[in-house]
Amino acid sequence: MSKVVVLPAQNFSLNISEIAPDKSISHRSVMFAMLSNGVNEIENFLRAEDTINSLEIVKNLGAKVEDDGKIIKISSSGIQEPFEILDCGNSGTGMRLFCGLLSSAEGHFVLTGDKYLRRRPMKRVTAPLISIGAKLDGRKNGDLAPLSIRGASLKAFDYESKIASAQVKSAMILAALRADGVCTYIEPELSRDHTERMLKGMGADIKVEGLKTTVTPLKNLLSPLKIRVPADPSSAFFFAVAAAIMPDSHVTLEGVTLNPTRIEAFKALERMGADISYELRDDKYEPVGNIHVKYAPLHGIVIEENISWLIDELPALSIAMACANGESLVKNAEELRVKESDRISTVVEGLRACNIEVDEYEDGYKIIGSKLQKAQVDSDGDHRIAMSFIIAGLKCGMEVTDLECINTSFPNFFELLQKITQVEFS
Ligand SMILES: O=C(O)C1=C[C@@H](OP(=O)(O)O)[C@@H](O)[C@H](O)C1
Ligand SMILES: C=C(OP(=O)(O)O)C(=O)O
Repeated sequence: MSKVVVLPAQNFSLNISEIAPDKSISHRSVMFAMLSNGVNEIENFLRAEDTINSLEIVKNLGAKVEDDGKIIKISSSGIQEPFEILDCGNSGTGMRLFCGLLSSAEGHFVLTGDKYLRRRPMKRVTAPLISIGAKLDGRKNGDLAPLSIRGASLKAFDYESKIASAQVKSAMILAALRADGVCTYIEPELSRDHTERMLKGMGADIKVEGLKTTVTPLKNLLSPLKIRVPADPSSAFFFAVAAAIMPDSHVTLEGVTLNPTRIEAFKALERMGADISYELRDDKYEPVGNIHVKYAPLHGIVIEENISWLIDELPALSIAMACANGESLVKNAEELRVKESDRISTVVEGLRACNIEVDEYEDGYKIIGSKLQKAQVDSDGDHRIAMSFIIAGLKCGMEVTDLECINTSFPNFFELLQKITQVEFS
């Protein structure tokens, strides 16, 4: 589907148990399986373009994969030099984490991606990896894909990162597992911590004290991962915003990871006035449970801290801000500019098209809440922008173009949306 016209919808009350499985955890599950000594069992793996690309890459790296459609079983006898170029598609997570994993593997590897990924900065991982002995290169002096890697011996490191990025942290932790001594990594604000939780669960010696992570290199292979991937809070959040902006609406989002580094956008929506509660159900690798979101009148807020905890949800949150009473301000979010699109520009342009007053800053925006109006919005190939403006359409109607990108993270998005609109999308 290249274009959708969304009509204003009625209030709704829904339980959603089919939110797409978590993208960050799905990528990691297949990559970390390459470091283990047995059969890894991954249930509820996200079958979307980004993570299917990671699965294809580990197959190209020699992993044995059995997939019955429910559980993916992966075993590896070490990373093999691939015959193919490794295509990460649209995924920054895929490309940056594979850099860390492959820097110490024997052989030559070429990583590429689509035209959006090939314009995103990679120096944030290639520079620290090169500084510890990795042999990496790419366009613009190692900043842009395609990237080439020749596996090398890595030196122990103490690295202090200037950006709170889980992708950089994870690439460095993966490198540290194969380095020649104990390594430390410090970040300016805590970023999502799935890598630490999952690798520790597999037996890796990783210690986290505040913003400092200490990694002892592996002496043996890790124990295999047995995981059920929880629902993705970043995907669930689109439906949270839908309930929060539609009077008399309510949604229960089932089986979502409640990892504190991932649910900050729900906390922000709560601060705006939405009625939100959390119900813990399980706790293996990650706390998992249900999130209930109920409409209540929203008011503007300031967001300036723990930005990496809600970075992917800011476009959807901007729709709630546009519907809220008063001003909202987002600061310290310059990272938005280097996602699948420049999300500061795409959010600002999209909201302005909907007749909302917005000021644009280098590191964020100010939104003056008012009545959203129907508009035509192009996603610029960015799944989060496409889904955010489709949700805005539930309020006022919307035409959104360039929708293929939704398949990168949330292939069943329209099926679930249909439960609200009662109109079939084709
Ligand atoms: O590690 C991860 O799985 C991710 C980290 C974040 O990126 P950064 O590390 O660039 O902040 C996030 O935006 C991305 O969607 C997924
Ligand atoms: C930024 C995102 O993903 P990635 O960096 O993996 O492309 C995202 O899904 O919003």
